[in-house]
Amino acid sequence: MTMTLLDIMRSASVIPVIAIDDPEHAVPLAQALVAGGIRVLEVTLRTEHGLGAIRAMAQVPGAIVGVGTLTQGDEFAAARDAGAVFGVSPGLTPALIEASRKSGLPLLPGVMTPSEVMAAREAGFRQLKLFPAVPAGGVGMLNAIGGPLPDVTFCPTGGISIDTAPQFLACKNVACVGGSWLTPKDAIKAGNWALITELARAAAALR
Ligand SMILES: O=C(O)C(=O)C[C@H](O)[C@H](O)COP(=O)(O)O
Repeated sequence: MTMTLLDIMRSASVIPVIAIDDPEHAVPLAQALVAGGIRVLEVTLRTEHGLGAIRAMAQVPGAIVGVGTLTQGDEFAAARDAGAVFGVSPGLTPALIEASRKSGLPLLPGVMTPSEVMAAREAGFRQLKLFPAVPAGGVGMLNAIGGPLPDVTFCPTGGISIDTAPQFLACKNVACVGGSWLTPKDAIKAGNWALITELARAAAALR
């Protein structure tokens, strides 16, 4: 059965935001996160290895792989073909709306103001990423938006840590949070997969 974007968000407490610098790291990193109970993985197109990493990680049993940092329409079909089952963008533009429809890749678009939330709703999006979450106002902002705009569900991302994630997850309109703290660059570089599994376990236990 195909998972909806909301199913995917609800099955994750934390979505790790991943940047792959070395293609060799993709599979062991995904395995380490899944072993710790973190299955929904956002692989960004921030590095040239993004698409290749999606292709490799999508084969890891238990992993639900999405593509992050979508900023251009032509990236959607390529990511879908590589095995991504959802996409995340820091924002939302007409080209991204069109590409999401055409490719069939469900999109979690980024917003940071009430007008952006309303524009995204008008375009048919009910699951949104509050980005950058902490600079945008964090938990206070999410609660304030939930008053007039209660029918949207957020994945706040940007500036969240293991210590602050619980406050976000306690918000009525938050399904999961995103963050890069599960995948520290030095641990990846050192191949310290045990540390990453430990970080994943702690994050998975938040809910
Ligand atoms: O690459 C993207 O598409 C982004 O939207 C940015 C990431 O979501 C944040 O960089 C993660 O935030 P931190 O957990 O504060 O590191």
